[in-house]
Parts: sequence; structure tokens; C-alpha cells
Amino acid sequence: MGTPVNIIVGSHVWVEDPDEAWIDGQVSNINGQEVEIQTRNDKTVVAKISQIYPKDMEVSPGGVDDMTKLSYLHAPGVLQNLSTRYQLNEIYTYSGSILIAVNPFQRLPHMYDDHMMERYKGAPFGQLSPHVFAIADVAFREMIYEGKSNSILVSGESGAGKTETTKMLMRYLAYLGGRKGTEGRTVEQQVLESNPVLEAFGNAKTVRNNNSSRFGKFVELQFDKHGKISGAAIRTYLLERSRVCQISDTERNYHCFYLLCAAPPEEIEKYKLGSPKTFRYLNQSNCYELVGVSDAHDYLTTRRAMDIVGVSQQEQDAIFRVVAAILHLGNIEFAKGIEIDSSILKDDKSKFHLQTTAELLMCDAVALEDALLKRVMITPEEVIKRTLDPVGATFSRDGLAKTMYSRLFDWLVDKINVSIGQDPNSKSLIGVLDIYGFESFKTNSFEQFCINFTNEKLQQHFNQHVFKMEQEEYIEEEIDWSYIEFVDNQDVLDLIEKKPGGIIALLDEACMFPKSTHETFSQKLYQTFKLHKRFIKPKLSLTDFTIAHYAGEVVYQSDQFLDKNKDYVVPEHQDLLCSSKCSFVAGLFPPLPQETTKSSSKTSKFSSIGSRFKLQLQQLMETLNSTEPHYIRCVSQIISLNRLSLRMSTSCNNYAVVVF
Ligand SMILES: Nc1ncnc2c1ncn2[C@@H]1O[C@H](COP(=O)(O)OP(=O)(O)OP(=O)(O)O)[C@@H](O)[C@H]1O
Repeated sequence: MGTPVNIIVGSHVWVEDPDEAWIDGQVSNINGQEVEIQTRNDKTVVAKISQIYPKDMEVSPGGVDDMTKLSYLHAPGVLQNLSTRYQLNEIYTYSGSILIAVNPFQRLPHMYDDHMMERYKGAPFGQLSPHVFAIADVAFREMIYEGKSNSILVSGESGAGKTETTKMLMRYLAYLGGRKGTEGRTVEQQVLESNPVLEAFGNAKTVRNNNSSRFGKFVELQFDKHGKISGAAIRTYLLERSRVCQISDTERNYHCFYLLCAAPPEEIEKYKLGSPKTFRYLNQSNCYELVGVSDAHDYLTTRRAMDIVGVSQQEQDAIFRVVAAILHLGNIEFAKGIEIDSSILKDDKSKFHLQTTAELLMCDAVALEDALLKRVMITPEEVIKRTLDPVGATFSRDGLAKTMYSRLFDWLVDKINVSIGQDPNSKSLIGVLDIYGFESFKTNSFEQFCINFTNEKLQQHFNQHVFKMEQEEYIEEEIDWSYIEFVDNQDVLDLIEKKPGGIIALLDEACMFPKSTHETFSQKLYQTFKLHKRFIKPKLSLTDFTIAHYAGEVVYQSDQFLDKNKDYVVPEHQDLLCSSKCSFVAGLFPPLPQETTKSSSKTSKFSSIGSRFKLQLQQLMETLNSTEPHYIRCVSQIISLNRLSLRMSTSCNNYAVVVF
């Protein structure tokens, strides 16, 4: 809705434009609720009066460094301000206490050098130009002077600059809380060096970003009573498992695969590797190299970073053995066997890759073949070996690759945490959250569902924070605050996570019931949420479903929801790797706890990715709720500024712009 000001003939206004999102012009005629505008590009546009916005003619040509200084707080005004500043290389702008960071897509070393850090150290907020260091500085000072834990939440869509921003925050906090002149591996050094390691194993090239993090991350820096970093913990969320086996063209698999293929010759020989083009898990896309990146160089950098975060040479060797094994595993192909629904290794090449996989994983080659091709079924009468057809065997192979990779990633995170060490006596912390932003693609699967669930949670946290700030401000000014509107998205959260009866609970139920399909699951959703105002059944599909999220409607394709939700390792794979002669590999597959009683039902044994993720999010929210939050919203480029949806908070000026 347009801002309620008097629009008359001659008023300067903003109106929507299909090319530029918003264009300015002058009102030339008013006819009831319809207004005619002569736009800057000499077009005549007719729009409803409620759809136009007054243009601030007094705003300085360089824009304002804080949106709350704008006369009119509306989407076109805010976007215009960001755009003006961006053209002057001012990538940071405040909106009250929130920082908006526009991705510069170029290195700006002078913005982040030691001199800059020194300038921002202790400077009152708002005294200097908006900057990521200023946010970190406030968090640090609040922690020191008020003894409070703080958190910095970095959000934005893929490629917007969250990870780069997070790195700057960590560097600045390490600068403030580091121990100068300390020899050896300090906590802050290890935290900073954990980046290249996690990026090698958790980042990949996507359509939008050459170095896209395919997991969420919360880094908790613990401080001692002198304000020095005394420990740290890294928590990661929901690594994209499907990428290990499936990539679309122009994208790449996880960086580590290409790094290893570019390793020094003796390692290539040791792991029997070759060009990435020869591996199925890599050659589904034609993209092998990244402009301006040397995989050979990054391999050595990753190795060095692993040294610093405390991964021993022996462990590094085992890690890359598993990475190589996954590549060889992906090259094992299957053909139909003689018996019905059975399969055999397709050819000699497949036999070679099976043999190599077994050697690298230090397990028995025949046992590996059996684990890929057969399933053991235990009935009350007997134990039956069932064979898998080639489709089933391929599915089994990919399942094994994904499980190995995600366990390897979790191992690395645990190792980094153990080696950095926690400070049990720390009284305060600063947490930095770098997590995937809201996603809505042409096809949206379980991953998007979880990502958007996360964003609903964070949005609620943000709403609650803004509401609290507004209340405090009103109380201070002795104004009745009972009429402040509280924007709430609890209804979407209930739809997703309510127990029983939410989508995650229904999905778990479907996964536990052997006869369920994505069709029956979708039917159950349609029945249950027939009247839910946030749930929509699309007219033309029998299995898709739409959720009306706070940031817009997203249509989800349910066909892989059941598979992707099952947190299940095939017992044959578990047994195979648990008995590997390599203690590292065996350690990734620790023996499962024995069933103690016969009555332990399916329900208690069943574990799902969705429910585990829900629990992780709950814990994250508890941590965030116990901290003083600060927000940074990253925006990918000026073009996406136009798409940026903005919502205005109802009252308080300081927190007036709610940016998604
Ligand atoms: N402050 C910055 N200075 C220079 N370059 C930047 C900055 N922020 C982002 N970039 C550039 O944009 C690219 C994408 O940024 P980044 O990886 O941080 O995005 P992201 O929001 O974390 O994306 P994803 O969600 O896909 O991981 C970086 O590789 C870098 O080239």
C-alpha cells in the first residue's frame, strides 16, 4: 500500500516498472483512484493511487547511510538509496541497528585491512560509515561491558555474500579477542583456518555462486573474563547430501574431489586417480575448473589448514582415501544378472573400480560387492539373501557414497571442535550464524523445505526481537504500547513442525509405514490441511503442495521427500565398513547400540533427517534466544535489490525496515 501522503498533479512518485522494478515520474492527471504518471523514460503509466509511492526530492544525491533517515520508508525509496550508495562503492548501509551489505563482487582490501580494524575498534556505533566491523564491535562491547552473550545473524540468498561477511566478522573478532604474540596454534587461528577445510568439503560451485556453502554454520566464540577468545565451537546444519552423486550441468561436486584430482603425482598414483572427467560423480556436468582458482594450489592450502586445525597426517591420508574411494565407487556400474531381479558388475572397468574402492576403504572386495548387490532378509523361519536389480544396486551404491561423505564431513567438524577445544568456564560468547537464505526454485524438494523452515524460525526470532525493541522504546517514552501489531508466523511453524500432526510428523509416519509412497503422503497432507490457510493444494498436481511462507508461496514436489527424510544406513553397508581394517573408516561407522529389549519398537528406533533437523533448530533457537542478536542482511547485486521484498514494521523508527 502506498504511503498516505497527499498526491496531487505534479507530485513526484515511484511506480512499478516491468524492467526496472520501480521507476520515478511525475503525476500528470488524477481520475478518482487512478493516477496517470509521466515516467523518467517518457512513458505514460496509469496506476492505482494505492500502488504509487511519493518520491523524496530532498534526499541527498549520495543517499543516506541509515534508512531511518529517509523521509519515506517504502520499498522503492529503500532500493533507490541502496542503489545510489552502491554506485558510489558504499556497500554497507544501516537500517537502524541492522546492517545491509550489498555484494561488491570485487576485492576491496582497503575496506578490511588492519588500519580499518583499528579505526572501528571501540568507535561508537554510527560514528563511522556503516561497516561489518561496526556490528562486530557493538557485539563485542556489549559482551564485555554488560556481560551478555551476543549473536550475529547473517542472512541473504545464495551468493549474497554471507560467508564472506562471516569471515570478516570472525577476523575482526579474532583481532579484538586474540592473544597477540602467542606462539603456536591459537584458538582464533584454528577457527579462521577451519574455513578452508570446511569450504573444501562443504562448498561447491552452483549456478549462483562458485563457492557456495552447501551447509549452514553457527560458530560460537567463547571468551574468558578478560575478553580473550578461550574456546570455540562450530555447529553445522544439513549438508546437501544429494550433490555427492548428482550434479547438474555448469555446477560442480564438492571442491575436495577436484582438489584431490589435482594433487601431486605421487598421490594421484596412490589413489589411482586421473582426470575428473573420468569419474561419474564429476562428469555429469561439463564444469571441471573454476575461473581464477587453482585446484592444485587449493589442495595444498587445504592440507596446510588441516595441519593447523589439528588433523594429523595419518588422518589426512585416510580422509583423502575415503574421498578417492567415493569417486571409484561412483564408477561401478551394474548389468542385469541371469536370475530375475539380480545384477552383476557390468564390465572389467567396474571390477577394477570395485577392487580399488575396497582397497582404499580397506575392506573385503567380495563383501563390498555383496553389500552393493544383495540384501539380507531375516524372517522368523530363515535368513534369505535377496538380490537387487541394476536400478536397486545403483541406488544402493549412491546411498553408500552419500552416507560415507556426510559421515566424513561430520567427522571433520567434530575433529575441528575437539582440537580447538571448548572453554567450560567461559561466561560469554559471540555466535555468528551463516545459514542458507529463503529458497524458491522451479522445483523445490525436501532440502528447500528444510531451508525455508529454518528461515521461518529465524523470521520469528527477528519478529520477536523487533517487537521487544519497540516495546522497550515505547515504555521509555511512556507511550501505551498495547496496540503495537505483532507480526507472527507461528501458524506456518505449526503447519511444519507441530507434534503430532505437522508436516514433519506426517512425513515421519509415512517413512515408517512400508507401503507409503509420495502419493499417499501427499493425500494425507491434503486431507489434514484442507482448511489450513497456509497450505494449498495446487490444482494441476496430485503430489505437489504449496506453503504460503512469510516471504512468499513455494510449491514443493513431494516425490523424493520420503527417501530424503530417511536417516537410514543399510545394515549391509554398516557391517562392511564397521569391519574395515582402517580404523578411520571403521570409526565413521561405529557399531550400532544393541537392542536391549525385544519391545524396542520401530518408533523408538526410527530416526529421520527432518526430525533431527527440527531438534537442531530448536537448540539453535534456544542458544540465539539467550543472546543479544544483531542482524546483517546480505544482498547479491543491484539487480536483486529490485526483487528484494521489504516489509515495514508498524511503528518504531529505529527498527522500521524489516528486510528479508
Ligand atoms: N565483502 C565482499 N568483498 C568482496 N567479494 C565479496 C564480498 N562478499 C561476497 N563477495 C563475492 O561474492 C561471492 C559469493 O559470496 P559468498 O560465498 O559469501 O555468498 P553466500 O551468501 O555465502 O552464498 P551461499 O549461500 O551460496 O554460500 C564470493 O565468492 C566473493 O567473490
